[in-house]
Amino acid sequence: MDDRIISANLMMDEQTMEFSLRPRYLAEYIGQSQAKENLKVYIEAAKMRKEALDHVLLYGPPGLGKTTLSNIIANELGVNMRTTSGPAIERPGDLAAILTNLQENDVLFIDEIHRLHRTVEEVLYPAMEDFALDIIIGKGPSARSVRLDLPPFTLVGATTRVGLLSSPLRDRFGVVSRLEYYTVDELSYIVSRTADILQVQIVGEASREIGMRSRGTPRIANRLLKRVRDFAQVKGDGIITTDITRAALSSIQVDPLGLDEIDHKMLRAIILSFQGGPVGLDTIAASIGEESQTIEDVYEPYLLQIGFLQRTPRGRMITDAACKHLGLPTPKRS
Ligand SMILES: Nc1ncnc2c1ncn2[C@@H]1O[C@H](COP(=O)(O)OP(=O)(O)OP(=O)(O)O)[C@@H](O)[C@H]1O
Repeated sequence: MDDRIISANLMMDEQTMEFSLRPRYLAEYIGQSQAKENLKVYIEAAKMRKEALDHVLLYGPPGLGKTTLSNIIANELGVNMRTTSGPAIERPGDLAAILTNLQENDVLFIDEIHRLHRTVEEVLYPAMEDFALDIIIGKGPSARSVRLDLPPFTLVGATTRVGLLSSPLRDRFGVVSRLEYYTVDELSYIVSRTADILQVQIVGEASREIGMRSRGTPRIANRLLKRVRDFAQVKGDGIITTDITRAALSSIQVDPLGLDEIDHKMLRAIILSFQGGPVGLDTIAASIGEESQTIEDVYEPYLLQIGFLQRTPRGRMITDAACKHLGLPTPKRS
């Protein structure tokens, strides 16, 4: 058989599986109770008025369920969702093509909305505010602007860096929701739910162990569960027990708090090479060979959340708790 066909099929399977793991309605969406309760009211009200829901901005660290929530919003409203991302829309014309193809009250999901080009962003302002598209026809002195009406729609923007959004764009969202890290209970529940969908048996304590090591993030919880399932299948009888879970997670270097090799490298570098800080993010990144942006978006938020790092005007500083966790003495500060 053709290799390409096999890999295309495998990709389909992964995608279909990812799709089926996603909760489809608010009632199935675990956690984020504040955001969820408010959205429920806004969705209900929009449906009663038969209007498009106001534009929604979702922000927070990666993997917390922004795409999932946007899908749910469209489902609950009973409309279609079109998906794109900030960097994928290169020219104003690309956005115009997407907007003119929307149907009444549809949801347009723009991931990484902080990465929209400025010229594209300007097309979005009248589209969001007046459901209109201003098109320039011609060039030079004879150029003129023509206004096209668009169907009413809901823009759902997602970002990990809300601070990078320009204020005219941010101000045009009627609903702004910050997604929070999940609790261990919520993550354990997500793990059990996913295990059910994947038809694999898992003991309660093992779900909790995975929940504890998932850095507050459902995407990580689902990923760890799939890896542990591999170990259970090959090294055990397919049932995910606590022992198999602990052994598997230690084999893939995920420690009891969910920190991985890169977290460890980063914390050790701050302690051992920079006397505990303060040290700038770029310096840390260079010393461990990672990109500053990855550290800032993916690693640092969780380390700040669990109190292992502090952000000061002069740079990042290690805390006693982090040194204790790594079994290293706290550096003496001069
Ligand atoms: N509240 C939740 N309940 C159950 N499963 C969830 C929940 N939130 C997210 N998930 C699961 O976690 C995975 C990641 O979610 P999703 O892709 O929506 O994250 P995201 O925040 O949009 O990430 P990114 O912004 O990086 O795209 C999905 O597979 C989804 O099934």
